Amino acid sequence: MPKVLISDKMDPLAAQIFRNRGVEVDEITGKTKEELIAIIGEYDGLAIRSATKVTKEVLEAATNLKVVGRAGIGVDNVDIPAASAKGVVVMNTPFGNSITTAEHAIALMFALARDLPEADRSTQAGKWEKNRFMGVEVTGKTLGLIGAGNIGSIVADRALGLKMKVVAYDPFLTPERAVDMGVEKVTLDELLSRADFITLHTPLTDSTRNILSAENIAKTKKGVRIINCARGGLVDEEALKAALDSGHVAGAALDVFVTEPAKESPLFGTPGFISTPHLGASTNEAQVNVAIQVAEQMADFLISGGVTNALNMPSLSAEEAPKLKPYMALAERLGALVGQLEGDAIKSVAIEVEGAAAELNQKPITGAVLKGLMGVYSDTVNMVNAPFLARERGLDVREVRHDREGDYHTLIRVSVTTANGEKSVAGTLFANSEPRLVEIFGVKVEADLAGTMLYVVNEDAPGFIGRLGSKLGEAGVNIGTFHLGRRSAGGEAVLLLSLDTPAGEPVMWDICRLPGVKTVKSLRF
Ligand SMILES: NC(=O)C1=CN([C@@H]2O[C@H](COP(=O)(O)OP(=O)(O)OC[C@H]3O[C@@H](n4cnc5c(N)ncnc54)[C@H](O)[C@@H]3O)[C@@H](O)[C@H]2O)C=CC1
Ligand SMILES: O=C(O)C(=O)COP(=O)(O)O
Repeated sequence: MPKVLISDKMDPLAAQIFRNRGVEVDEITGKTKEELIAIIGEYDGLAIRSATKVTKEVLEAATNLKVVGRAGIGVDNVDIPAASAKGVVVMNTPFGNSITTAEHAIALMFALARDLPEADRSTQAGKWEKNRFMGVEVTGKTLGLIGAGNIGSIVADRALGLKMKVVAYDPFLTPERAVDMGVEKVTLDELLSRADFITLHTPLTDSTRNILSAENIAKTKKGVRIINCARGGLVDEEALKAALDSGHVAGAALDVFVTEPAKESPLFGTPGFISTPHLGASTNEAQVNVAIQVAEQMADFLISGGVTNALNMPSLSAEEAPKLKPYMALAERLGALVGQLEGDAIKSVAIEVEGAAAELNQKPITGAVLKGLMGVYSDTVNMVNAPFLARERGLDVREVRHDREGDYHTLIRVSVTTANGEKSVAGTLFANSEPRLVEIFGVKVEADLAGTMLYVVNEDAPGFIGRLGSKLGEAGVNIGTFHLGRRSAGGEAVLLLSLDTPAGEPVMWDICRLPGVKTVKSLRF
């Protein structure tokens, strides 16, 4: 039975779903890094929110871990490259809390417009300072949206409903999508100079870190109000403090901080500053959504291999998975074949699909080829770390999908380039389910790639097959299947034999010494 650790506070539905799906679950929240490292080895899955930091060290100790599920959106608390290298899938729930977070940004915008927290404090202190609090209307004002993805677009929709004008800076926002959203796509500088309110909705990456730097804050309109419900680190906190103190920025509301929990900050107590403790996703509705989603996704993966919302491997829906299974088996064997034959010489790989295979999701097929290929170097390769390992080796990977009708109802071709040029192997499925090699390095050979095999290239001449069979027979090695192909009569012939037991070194040497032999290689599938 797979075992999952829920290490951050989550709606009880998550644990209930795991149990209902036959997954054992422990809920242990608030652990230190050291405490987490001490127990993580027991678990196949780790369900988190933003508090648990899934660092390289934690992953190194996670010897059984297969999946990290983030009940939420941002995964900057997970070392994804380290997880990928270890073959651990990282999933999130990309939509479950977006409405809630957008609503929090709008709530903070109103709180800034009318200085609500301070007005509340003053009133409850019995001061009744009616003349002290003079706010601004949002109607007719310009909202500058930095990041126009899921949350940003909901914020835009709500802001348009409030009769605001919305300008958006997002390098990945298409002009068509901007029109659909009813926003004006602008450059960052234009946004900074035009916005009365600025709200941030990007992930924290190298391109967004400090996007509101001192320099950029200086380019904003005097009296601007800034809201950050995305991630600490998008706004330079020191620079924001200075701009609030100087009065250039009229107000700022941060839900997120560079260091969390933010127990202290130079911003605390600054007039015009409002803060909430990373509450963006904290509503009953959002927490139910993300808890259900993360538990269902993780249980699917641990029980049936279904992959949804993974950040480091292609998705594979429950409907697609059985359809793709035989294609992935074929792809993995072709990858393993070419990897064993060409190994270190490979510089790039092209994976071509045609016929029925071209109608499927190609990413899992590519992942399976790379798994087979990289399996030559490591016993712990899986679909998650194979692309990562391929990249580490500097392999260039290309995918090609052909519309054409070929000789086979379905075909996967794996071509590799080496210093000696391009070589390829191709395979099909018999009866829609049985992987079969149909071509190896330009020679047509039909073979089932399974178990222990022997690959021999020799000069096509009478008597060779007999001599090879005798050598194996003398060594007590039984031939299971025998597949032969040749480039041309009297030219080069290719033999692929499945063996009941591996041929030992002495017999391999004997075969190498047979007249006309060019290549001999033992293969394992
Ligand atoms: N405060 C909270 O509790 C919550 C915070 N979040 C944060 O909100 C962020 C956004 O979430 P979603 O909208 O769902 O993500 P998303 O992926 O749908 O949208 C992010 C947008 O940022 C844009 N972007 C990327 N780099 C950019 C750059 N350099 N400049 C401008 N735009 C850039 C992307 O093109 C994309 O459109 C998350 O990454 C997460 O960190 C999410 C949920 C709750
Ligand atoms: O989903 C996100 O990205 C969030 O920031 C929400 O964080 P939380 O789950 O509330 O710790």
